[in-house]
Amino acid sequence: MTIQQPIPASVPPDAAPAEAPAKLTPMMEQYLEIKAAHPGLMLFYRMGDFYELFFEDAEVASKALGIVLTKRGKHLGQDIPMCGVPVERSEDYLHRLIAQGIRVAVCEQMEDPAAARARGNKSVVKRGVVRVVTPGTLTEDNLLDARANNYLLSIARSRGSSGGDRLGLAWIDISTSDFIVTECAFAELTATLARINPNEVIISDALYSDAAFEPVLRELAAVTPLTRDVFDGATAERRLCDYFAVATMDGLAVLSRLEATAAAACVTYVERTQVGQRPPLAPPAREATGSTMAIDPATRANLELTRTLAGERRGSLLDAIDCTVTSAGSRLLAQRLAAPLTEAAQIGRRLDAVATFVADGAAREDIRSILRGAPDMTRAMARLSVGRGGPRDLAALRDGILAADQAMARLSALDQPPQEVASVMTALARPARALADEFARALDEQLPLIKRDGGFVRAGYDATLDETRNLRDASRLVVASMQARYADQTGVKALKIRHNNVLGYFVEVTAQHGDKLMSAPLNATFIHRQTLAGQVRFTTSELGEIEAKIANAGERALNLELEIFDRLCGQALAIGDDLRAAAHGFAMLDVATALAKLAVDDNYVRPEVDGSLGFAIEGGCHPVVEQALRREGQPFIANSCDLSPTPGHKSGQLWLLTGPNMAGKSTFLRQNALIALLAQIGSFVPASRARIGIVDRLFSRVGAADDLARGRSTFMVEMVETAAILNQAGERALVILDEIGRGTATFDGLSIAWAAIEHLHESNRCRTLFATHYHELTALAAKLPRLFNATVRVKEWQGDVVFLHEVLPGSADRSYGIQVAKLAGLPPAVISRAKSVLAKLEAQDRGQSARVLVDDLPLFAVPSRAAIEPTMSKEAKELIAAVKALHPDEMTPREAMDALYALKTKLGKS
Ligand SMILES: Nc1ncnc2c1ncn2[C@@H]1O[C@H](COP(=O)(O)OP(=O)(O)OP(=O)(O)O)[C@@H](O)[C@H]1O
Repeated sequence: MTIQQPIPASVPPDAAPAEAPAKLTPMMEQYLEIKAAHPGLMLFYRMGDFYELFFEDAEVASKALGIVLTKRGKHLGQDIPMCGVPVERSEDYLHRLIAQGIRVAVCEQMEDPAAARARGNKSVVKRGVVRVVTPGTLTEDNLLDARANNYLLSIARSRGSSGGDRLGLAWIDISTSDFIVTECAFAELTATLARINPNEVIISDALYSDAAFEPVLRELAAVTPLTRDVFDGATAERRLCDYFAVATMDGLAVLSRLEATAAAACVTYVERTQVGQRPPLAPPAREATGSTMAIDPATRANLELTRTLAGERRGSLLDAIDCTVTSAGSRLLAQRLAAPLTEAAQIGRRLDAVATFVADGAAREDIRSILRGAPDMTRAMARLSVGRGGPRDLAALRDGILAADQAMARLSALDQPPQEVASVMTALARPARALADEFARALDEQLPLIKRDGGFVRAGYDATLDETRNLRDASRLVVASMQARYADQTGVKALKIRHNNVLGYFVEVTAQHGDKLMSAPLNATFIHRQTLAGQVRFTTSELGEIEAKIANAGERALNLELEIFDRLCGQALAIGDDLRAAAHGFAMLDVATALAKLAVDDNYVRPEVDGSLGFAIEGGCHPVVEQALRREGQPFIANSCDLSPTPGHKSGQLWLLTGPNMAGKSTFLRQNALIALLAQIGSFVPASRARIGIVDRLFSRVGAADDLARGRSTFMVEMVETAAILNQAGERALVILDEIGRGTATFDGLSIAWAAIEHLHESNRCRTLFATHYHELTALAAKLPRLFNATVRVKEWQGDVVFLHEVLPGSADRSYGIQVAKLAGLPPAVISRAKSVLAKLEAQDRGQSARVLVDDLPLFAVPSRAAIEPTMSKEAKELIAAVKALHPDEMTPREAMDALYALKTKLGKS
């Protein structure tokens, strides 16, 4: 976690430096004043073509960026450390600083240096912070990952009267305008944050220092505590109204007070970091709770949904299924994967769209090639709206609208577009075509990145601009002809007319010809200005006049172009909602066609998703492992799995999977979880048939890793995750558990696994896959009617083991651990010693004792949930309610004492 310093609401009155201003240069005085007004931020202080950094900022930046640390002047008798970054490469440097959790205030020159000079020698150029760059408030392409959303998230809390706090969450992506709010309980916070995966979280100072939040915040990339006013519920509605320029939020969104508080914190922070700019945001939309599959952070990590356990995108599920051709499509696919749906009809609509493009290969490929040429309109719009856009962003909108036209034409040829495709067509039709025509007329073929470079408006678009440009270019020709004339006149062939910022236009000759021009008669025309080592420089009055004309014409042309840019930008922003809707339409189309391509290439099938508790996968494959094996020319062995309720039972089954090491147990467990997940994001699945009753929560406990940073051993991590499953999984959950209990002594592990199976079967009653090396557990099938034993088949051949990766009914009797160890290259002496130890241990026959245990232990020792609730007297319940109603943080010591006595008295009575 990166901890950020609070940004104060305003400059504190005592922020000015304590030193006597007399000792400071005017520039340093200005620097320190601006720096003091932005505590906790690194200050990029613009000086000409560089951003300069001073004092500690310079020291930190030079280390973080590997740039040279120098000195500039003195402050209180000490050298001032300094370093600088060139403005044109500043985005690279910002990127690296942000990645290291450093937030930067960018301070620009707010006037032309000439204007400052005109005020007098000692005047400093006016400067001001125009923006604070933080991880959650980026818009620049270079700073953003094109394939991922960049969310800023705020958390607001309201204290529940009975101790159950509620949390309001709001998250925005200013590079795409998304704005979403929700409420959750504290217990759900970690899972919700894992799903949204924000790049920066803002919270109040109070929550930041609340011990209960500490473990949650520690997991986050960047946390910025802010002053209390940002989270003030009383002013939230007003701040939102101000942002959206409306009198009331009622017409835009219906928010609870808590959601509004969180949403207002987001917009306030955006205004502060963008220094008054208001990037357009969609009105806050409430995320429907319960409409997405709950997946806790451990499960997300274990199943390697968007990143592998090693933190790479490569090798993750997202990487394996992402065939999108646009960045916006890739972002949408990642969003969908993070939040699979739980409503069969909605899933069906997505599947219909995919099915359309599975069936119609020509339409799929045509659409994909149109999309390949479609630019990222959403992010172009976001940059334009905060004044950070360039000519290429305008071109992106032009090309986007043209691509929308092509896509519309192709989609209209579809026989019967399903509902999702029809809604894409409506979105693509929204932006006015006139805008694209206007932009096509206005913009040149080759466009500069930055508008101030000019030269992006097409010749013939604006008569005044053409005229000014002609004047500028003609003047340049005049200079060339003057050079020829002067060369003739002086007889110096090598005479050149050059330009620099100090002298403007000047005549330059080599030193040997210098005297000639300085003597009569030439000195009447050529006025000596400068003698360098090898050259002598002159001006002429004629050059001075031309200089003024050229400079004026060039500047006028640029200003005209900038005016045109602003006008075009205004036109685009006026239809911003339509452009954003079309951009979203593209993303939806990209995802549908990409999933169709995946289905066709990898032979996926449309899953049947319904409201039952069924789960029947025929010929299922692991989407990632299958692709990896295919690359190596190896086949993946498809396997079936049926957890559907058997006749006479309401709940789904629990499969107990045994089998040797390396047989493919973990792969089988994960593939079934991933198939359910893919089905519920509306994708086809790697199977020959799949029927899935909606899964509302997915749990996995697979693999094991120490979490030493949190002071948890491997076994502790395993138990914490198992506890979460046993406490939370309901009938509609899908649970996969891999080798529970292996991290401790054999009998402890076996006993925990035993009890966990009984609990899952009797209390949770959820569909479960449970892999284990404790073969003794298979005996439980005799007593637990919905427990089914399955095993992964291997063949023994000449004392070695051959893996067949086939899952079949039955149980394994051996783990072949020693054979696998031999394959891994353990020394032969160790292998043979292990074999003899194993033979001795097997003679003691642990399995036999387990069977005896099944017979001896009372069946269904798991108490039902109702039985766990202790039966309490009325007085005890009252006492508990009284304690719950106390808020020790808000009490004075005296009030706390009084409350304690009151409780004692109550206790005495009961
Ligand atoms: N169905 C399959 N078809 C082909 N290869 C497979 C299949 N399942 C697994 N494999 C291969 O076998 C290897 C081991 O699989 P996996 O890790 O799932 O085994 P395991 O039984 O969980 O082993 P252990 O008990 O040692 O953890 C995988 O890396 C994969 O390459």
